[in-house]
Amino acid sequence: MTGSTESGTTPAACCDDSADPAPAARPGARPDGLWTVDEHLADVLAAVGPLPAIELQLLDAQGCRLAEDVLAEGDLPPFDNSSMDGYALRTPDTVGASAEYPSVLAVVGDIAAGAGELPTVGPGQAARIMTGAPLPPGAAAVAPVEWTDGGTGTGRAADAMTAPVEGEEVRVLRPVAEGAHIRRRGSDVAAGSLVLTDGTRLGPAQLGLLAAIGRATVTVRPRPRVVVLSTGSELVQPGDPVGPGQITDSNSFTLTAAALDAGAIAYRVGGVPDDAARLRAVLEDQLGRADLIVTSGGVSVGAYDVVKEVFAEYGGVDFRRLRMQPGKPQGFGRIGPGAGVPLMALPGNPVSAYISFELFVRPVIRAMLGAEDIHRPVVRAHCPVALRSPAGRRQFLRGRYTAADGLVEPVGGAGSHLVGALARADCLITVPEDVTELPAGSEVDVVLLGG
Ligand SMILES: Nc1nc2c(c(=O)[nH]1)N[C@H]1C(S)=C(S)[C@@H](COP(=O)(O)OP(=O)(O)OC[C@H]3O[C@@H](n4cnc5c(N)ncnc54)[C@H](O)[C@@H]3O)O[C@H]1N2
Ligand code: MOO
Repeated sequence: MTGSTESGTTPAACCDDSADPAPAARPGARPDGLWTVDEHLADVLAAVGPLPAIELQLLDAQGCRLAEDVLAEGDLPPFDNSSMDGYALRTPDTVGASAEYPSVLAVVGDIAAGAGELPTVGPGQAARIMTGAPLPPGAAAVAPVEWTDGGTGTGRAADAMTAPVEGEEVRVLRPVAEGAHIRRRGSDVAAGSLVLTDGTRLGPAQLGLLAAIGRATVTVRPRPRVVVLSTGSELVQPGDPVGPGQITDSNSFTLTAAALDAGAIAYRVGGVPDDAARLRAVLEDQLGRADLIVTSGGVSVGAYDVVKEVFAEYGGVDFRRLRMQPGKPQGFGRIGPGAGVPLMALPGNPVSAYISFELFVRPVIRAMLGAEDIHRPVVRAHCPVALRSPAGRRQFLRGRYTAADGLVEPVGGAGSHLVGALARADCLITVPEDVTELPAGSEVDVVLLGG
């Protein structure tokens, strides 16, 4: 694989456009051989769209967007019921009731939540009723147990229901208004009403509502299945011994976690060595379960980069250089039979891989999900430190943003190997292509990474 010559401390010196080859002769190639960030983003987004809708069990649909309008078949609540533990009664029986002169009512039944058979409450009568239990015929209100003596015969306000007693009488200590403590049928959701619209993201409350209206399955845009693989013979897996010249594969973890964070189902495939046959075999294996394949490494100009060679065999994968730093070399296209599976080949340097993911892969995943908010939020902030940036490149420096005072500070240098600083950053500071120096205090665009 290629070795980057960056120092990590001198942003302006790390990307020398003179190293870029002559303009490519293929269709669509830019006169200077470089695409802008916006052109590349537009191209990758043009190649994907929301995945076809499928029907899923509710919990499998968490985080997905609805692909249907959902109507309620029945009412919610499905029947008039009590919002309090207490006594269902007829309100005229409580007119003028007080602690001194309570209304004394005969208790004719005990209604628990889920009760099927209900007593009829006549004049001078009440029924014990629990929260959520159906209102019995004849009753027009519920007195919470605290408004009664709870059937104890003491005449003192009770603080809880006690066990039912044969021949119980209850003393009601104040008047109860018509409809008090009753949750009316259909007052939450009316039968036939539109409860969730196409495109709504299904979080806990929406899934709960679907369950409440009796839906066991729902039609959604599924979460894309993203296969993440790292390439490079120098890679060993975390925990394995690291031999001379070897490094631990961190990209597959960063990118798999980022894919999950973006809303995908992500499968991490560990490092694949620079061996065309092995890479081919892994890709063939993964094609069947992937909606998107994301690779890292092997997209630059190194002598052992089999990635380009193998992707070239599939045809349809374009390798290009972008006017950005880090993340200059990028590949994308489709591989495999039929329409193929979208593939995004990111540079191997860990920071380049992650920033490329945030700028290009995340929006692709979000577009596949059918999300409207496909991009990270961008805010303006003042940077108290002077910045340098290579000419002709949009630079993305790692930073920490303080919303309260609208300030952003760079973290670490510009080197695309600086994973320590990356882990302390919460945003990317953008320096435009035509700017090489920004004085301290300048206002900059800041991409908020979230979490
Ligand atoms: N002569 C040139 N050399 C390089 C150029 C160039 O234009 N001309 N571009 C540089 C830039 S910019 C980048 S970015 C890298 C991209 O190179 P590759 O995509 O081919 O990546 P590799 O060579 O495979 O690796 C680069 C670097 O990253 C480390 N790496 C790779 N995979 C992982 C991983 N899974 N986890 C952690 N670290 C990884 C690898 O060991 C290298 O140090 O090319 C520059 N060179
Ligand atoms: O800086 Mo490279 O452009 O390290 O991705």
